[in-house]
Amino acid sequence: AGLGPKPQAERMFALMDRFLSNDPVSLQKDILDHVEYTVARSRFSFDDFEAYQALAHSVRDRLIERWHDTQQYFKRKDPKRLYFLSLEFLMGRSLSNSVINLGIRDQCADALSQLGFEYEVLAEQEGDAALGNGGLARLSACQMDSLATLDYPAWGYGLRYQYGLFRQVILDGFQHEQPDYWLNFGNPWEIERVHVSYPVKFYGTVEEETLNGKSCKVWLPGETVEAVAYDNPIPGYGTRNTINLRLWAAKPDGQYDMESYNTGDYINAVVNRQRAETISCVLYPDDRSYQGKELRLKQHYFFVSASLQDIIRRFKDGHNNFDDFPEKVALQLNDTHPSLAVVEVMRVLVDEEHLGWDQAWNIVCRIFSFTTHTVLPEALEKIPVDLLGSLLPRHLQIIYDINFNFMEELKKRIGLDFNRLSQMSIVEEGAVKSIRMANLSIVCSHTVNGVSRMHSELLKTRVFKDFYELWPHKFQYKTNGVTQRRWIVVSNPSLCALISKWLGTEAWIRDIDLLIGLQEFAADADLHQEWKMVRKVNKMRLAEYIEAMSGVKVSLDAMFDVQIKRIHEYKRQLLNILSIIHRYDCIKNMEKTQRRKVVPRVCIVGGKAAPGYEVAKKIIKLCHAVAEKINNDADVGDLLKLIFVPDYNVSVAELVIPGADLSQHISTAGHEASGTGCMKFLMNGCLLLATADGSTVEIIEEIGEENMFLFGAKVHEVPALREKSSDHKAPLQFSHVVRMVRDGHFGFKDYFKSLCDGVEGDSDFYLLGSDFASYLEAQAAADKAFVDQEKWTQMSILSTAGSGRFSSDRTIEDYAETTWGIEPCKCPS
Ligand SMILES: [N-]=[N+]=N[C@]1([C@H](N)O)O[C@H](CO)[C@@H](O)[C@H](O)[C@H]1O
Repeated sequence: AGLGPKPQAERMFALMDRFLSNDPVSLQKDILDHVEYTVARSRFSFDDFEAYQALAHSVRDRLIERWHDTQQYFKRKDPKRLYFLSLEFLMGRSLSNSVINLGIRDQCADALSQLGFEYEVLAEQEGDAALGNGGLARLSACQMDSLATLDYPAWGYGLRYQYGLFRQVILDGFQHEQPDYWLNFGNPWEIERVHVSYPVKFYGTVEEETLNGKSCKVWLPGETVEAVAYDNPIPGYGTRNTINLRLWAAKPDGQYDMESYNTGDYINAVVNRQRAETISCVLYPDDRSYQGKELRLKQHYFFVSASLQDIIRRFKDGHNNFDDFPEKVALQLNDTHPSLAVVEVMRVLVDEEHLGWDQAWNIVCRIFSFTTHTVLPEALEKIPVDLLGSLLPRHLQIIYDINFNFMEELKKRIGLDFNRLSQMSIVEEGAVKSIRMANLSIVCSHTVNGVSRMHSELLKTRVFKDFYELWPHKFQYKTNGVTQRRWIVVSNPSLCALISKWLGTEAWIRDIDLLIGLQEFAADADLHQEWKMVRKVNKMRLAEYIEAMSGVKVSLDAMFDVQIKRIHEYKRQLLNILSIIHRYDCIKNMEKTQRRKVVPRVCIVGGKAAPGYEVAKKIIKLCHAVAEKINNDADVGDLLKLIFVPDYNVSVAELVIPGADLSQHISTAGHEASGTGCMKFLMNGCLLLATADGSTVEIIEEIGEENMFLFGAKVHEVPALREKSSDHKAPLQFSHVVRMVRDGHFGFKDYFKSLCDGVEGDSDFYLLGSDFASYLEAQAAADKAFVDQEKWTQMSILSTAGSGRFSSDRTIEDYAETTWGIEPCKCPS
């Protein structure tokens, strides 16, 4: 297509001044214009929310300019592009991240204050885009920010759920789920692309046909749904590059069934059509995996099919030889949720583009890379063949063909070792014949990686041992990272300013390794003074939030001890609560005099439990029951408080993390693939109390265990401890606190019985009993360290100084260089 601007383009450019200006007066004008013409409120009377909407649209206009220029530049340069396929993106709020990455936060604040509005107040008006469950989903969002900031030609593809992750409402200490209709008041950060839509097929049959003498398969679908694109511009920091997150929404396809209309069966016809929209209606709220739900499988294929149609259309708009496809396209599978993409590319290349099988297979194996986020074999996704066969009949055929060829190749390599052959097969025989999506992804991908070094070792030695022995070259690791733009600059502006002051530059925001420069000031008294002041300000903000949310007044002199993440047995929130009961019991049994030496603690716990996860829900209730007891016990007073922060999400994390003194990452070793919350706390100078699991192993290497509080069994010790857990006697303190719960000290005796049963004797699968003693020692070490605030502040500064490795910028550069083979493509500013 002619790349030159069409003739009327010159006139267009003449008409509009090149770019929107970012001075406060121009911003004011744009904001008032949007109040009048977009929000349609009189510019003389509008409230905070309407002002937020007008501001959001004004910022969006500036994103769109940069988005257009970036996409035009990519089109002109035609670089190799990365397509990041993920069913979940936990974006949170967009306003502050956008104005900071555009470098116009202060101008916006000035423009608003002259209109009588306060920036911070308007920023609070925005709801979270919670299109994901936990770490995997937030990682996708952090990686999009780094891809944009590092000028990589990349696109994110996902689903535009109408309902995001459920709202957690706590009633009498119990979690209740409320639908998150986040689009209620529209979404200024997305652009509906009515002209970008694709038909997605389901069900039906596969016919054999002959084309130019060659037989080929034709899929005759039983149902077709329309996928419509919604674009979300993702601005880079300190660059003009603004990349795209394209989310698909399901709409009824255009075909009207006139027949039913004539028969007056009108309502049914419309209702049937609406059924199509259910596909992208709701996010599945489970951080584990889903077996065998048809709607879930429909979601997987819907976003894969729409994304690949869009990607292939863009490739063909400039290329006509699919052998060039691997030079121009890298496809990243974010866990197995998008893995049907490998089958869909085979189907399109063979059935629609009429390439030979081997040619198509060669292309597939050169374009896909697969990241797994799971350690537990039982959490690996499997799709029942019956379900797949009825929903996607042609895809099942192709999977059988892929597996047949793989088994043939394997037999040549390992002979007729039926045990290994059946272990490695993509098709799992057995009661419910299923497709192993992880095996399919490994067979079809050129690279397979875990999300921390420890995780990858477990993949090589346990989870995918057979595949590693077959294809050691495929296995890499890419330790996760988080973006310092959102997790310092946006959420902790006072720390951001302090770091820039002492480093004498803001360059660390794009080049985080510069943070190491703080090491030389780690013992500097002036920095200590300012550092403590920044932390105090953030603690006050958190304390105000806690009081507003729970009515509990907490002391700023106490250590704010935080554990915020999804509720899981392997993350051991129960271990934390049992240690809080131990601390409470110790204080109660102390002489008054002794109590003076107690280091006061405010224990803050937050996280959602998957709706069907009963044990996790009981842990939330126990937390509230224990809090009820402790927080109202005058003997204890300010020495100990337990707070559960409800509806934990990205915005709550942005408030809690800067105010935390200590954060807990206490999973049973070998269970947390990486963990990314620990990285955010580290960047904000919060000290870590942790087991050596996932990414904490690499954090220890970066900052030294002397700046952390470590405890617990090491990963290689766990299997043996589990073996003899039946005759392993848990420490007295542990049995005592479990007994207190079992005896109803916090009420709900029968309701908590199973929780107690689950941590005693050989039922203690996650080793809470055997880790309890060293856990209490680590807690005592934290208390002791906290008393010496200069020591603590030095450890805090060294934590931030050593956090550079855990930026998602490093993660993305790793992927770009050693997996995707993409180069930066910087749009001229
Ligand atoms: N799904 N999944 N996996 C996780 C998280 N739960 O989302 O992915 C995260 C992102 O890779 C990991 O940090 C975390 O350890 C792992 O459990």
